[in-house]
Amino acid sequence: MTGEAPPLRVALAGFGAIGQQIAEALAAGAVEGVELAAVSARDRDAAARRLPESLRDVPVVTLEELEPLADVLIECAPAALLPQALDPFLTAGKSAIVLSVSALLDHYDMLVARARETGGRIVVPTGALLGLDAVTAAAEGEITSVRMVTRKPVRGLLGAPYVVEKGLDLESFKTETRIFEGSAREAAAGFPANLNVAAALSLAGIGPDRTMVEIWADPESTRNRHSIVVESDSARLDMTIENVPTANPKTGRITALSVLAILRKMTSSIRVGT
Ligand SMILES: NC(=O)C1=CN([C@@H]2O[C@H](COP(=O)(O)OP(=O)(O)OC[C@H]3O[C@@H](n4cnc5c(N)ncnc54)[C@H](OP(=O)(O)O)[C@@H]3O)[C@@H](O)[C@H]2O)C=CC1
Ligand SMILES: O=C([O-])CC(=O)C(=O)O
Repeated sequence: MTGEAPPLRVALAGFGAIGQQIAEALAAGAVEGVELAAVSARDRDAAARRLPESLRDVPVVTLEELEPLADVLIECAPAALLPQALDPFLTAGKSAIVLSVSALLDHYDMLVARARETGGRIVVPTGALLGLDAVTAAAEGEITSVRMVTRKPVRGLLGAPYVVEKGLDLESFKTETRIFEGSAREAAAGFPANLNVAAALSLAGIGPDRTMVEIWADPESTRNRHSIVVESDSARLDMTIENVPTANPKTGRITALSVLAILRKMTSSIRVGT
């Protein structure tokens, strides 16, 4: 017996900017001991054509058909599909890595209860943000405030429900303009596809109602910039990340890398960071 573990089989629920970047990295052998076992997309024929050459045999199936094929789900589909994507994996006592964190706030109690019943796990990676290791550590003591200021290029905010409801004509803005101030829960509702990072920060720290968020639309900027200040009894955290967008202007390139880093932590003999 060599003690070598079988590969961890992962399934991608969604094969857009994030899913495709993960598949390409796994095809290149980026994470030892992890293999792509199945993929789901809205247009499955088109997704099959986009699979990397060495993964052409990977099945492209419906969300419901993923679970028997994999040990771990990577959810990177539109927010509205979150319960449908997670439910089979959690019911089977498996792990689900969640990127649509805004939607997780809406279904939090139900999904966490399901995971608790079965021994399944919901894993929220740092995604397009930074510092959740330090925020979770500070939360073991007492955090008194968490504030995040997000600045995005206009095209990273177009179509958000809040922008549409308020009739904001972002493309007419000549200078950077604050368009929203409120809690992370309100930000997730108003910007479900643009501000998952605020939801993740809130779950790491003091929750979606006490985490405060400002959103600025910046016609000059080409990056998604998130600045966080946390006051706690153990440390003051003051951090900024400037994300290079993917083909999807709402999504930073580092998001998929964060998932690869989590997969490495799940399979590695050494684990660095909280
Ligand atoms: N946590 C974080 O830090 C971040 C989270 N996100 C979130 O991650 C999620 C994915 O982002 P991103 O990759 O940029 O999104 P994309 O829009 O690029 O991709 C979405 C994918 O979901 C697929 N899809 C749509 N409907 C279905 C369906 N019924 N069944 C299966 N798949 C379906 C689409 O299929 P098709 O290709 O056929 O259209 C597409 O492949 C989003 O919710 C986004 O808000 C994004 C950035 C950062
Ligand atoms: O949080 C999100 O949904 C995406 C984001 O801000 C980023 O990629 O910088």
